[in-house]
Amino acid sequence: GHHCWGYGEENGPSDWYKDYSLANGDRQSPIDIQSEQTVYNSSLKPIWVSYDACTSLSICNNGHSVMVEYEDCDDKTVIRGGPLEFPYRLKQFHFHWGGKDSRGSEHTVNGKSYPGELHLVHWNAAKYKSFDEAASAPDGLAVLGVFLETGEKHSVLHRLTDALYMVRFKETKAQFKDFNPSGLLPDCLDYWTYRGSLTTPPLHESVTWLMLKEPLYLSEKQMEKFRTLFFSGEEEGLRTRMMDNFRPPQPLKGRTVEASFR
Ligand SMILES: CCc1cc2c(cc1OS(N)(=O)=O)CC[C@@H]1[C@@H]2CC[C@]2(C)[C@@H](O)CC[C@@H]12
Ligand SMILES: [Zn+2]
Repeated sequence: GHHCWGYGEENGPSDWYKDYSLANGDRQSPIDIQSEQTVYNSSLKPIWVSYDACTSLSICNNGHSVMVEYEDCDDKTVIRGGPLEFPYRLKQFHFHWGGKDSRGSEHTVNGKSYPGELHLVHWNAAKYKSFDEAASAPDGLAVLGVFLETGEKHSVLHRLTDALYMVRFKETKAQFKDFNPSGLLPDCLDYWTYRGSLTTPPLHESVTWLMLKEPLYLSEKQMEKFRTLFFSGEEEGLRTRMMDNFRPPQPLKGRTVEASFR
């Protein structure tokens, strides 16, 4: 529309319904995961991550988040298993974070917010011809979500946080090769899964969410580096720092959240 959606006072999550009617849909994300209400499903398979042959291309600031994009022309970088009937191809990963550690994640657990959340985005190339086509199909996307928690410095993530200075402003992009995101995953791949949506407009209800129970730990200094990014472009006068780029939890509307673990 004339004014783009964002996370500010005038264009934030509570306004998105005006331009995007799916905002009040039946399978919106994120959600609050109430662990006592989740259903253990013993037939859920483990998540199988095959990222070893991945080809990362670039890191970019798209004005809403910082994203690393992958070559997705074949099935060399996929996740399989879990509730998924097909392999899903890695397309990109990006983050959501807060202005301080008490907030920043999109999903919450028993009402608890984490300082941030990593989304590893995959698409169903077995059924759909392109990411864009898959992004509006009910079984088109699978997002592996990992909470960020402050603690020890994360050595694999350090290469990314050290590259953020290259993409401080909206629409900036830099080369970012040979980054294998499996190094960002915790040892334990226990997960919750439910059917949901994109967490930003156009809010397509096309995502099978796989939220890991175990967080990724990073240092406060690494967290602070995310907060040095800007929503705005270099040419814009008003420089608004990129933070609090998260949508709050949405109504469950009768959905069941399944757990891969007891
Ligand atoms: C799931 C990751 C993802 C994909 C997309 C968005 C946002 C996303 O992050 S999130 N937090 O996982 O939901 C917003 C822009 C969307 C894009 C999916 C593809 C499009 C819908 C394009 O067709 C046009 C706008 C695009
Ligand atoms: Zn996201």
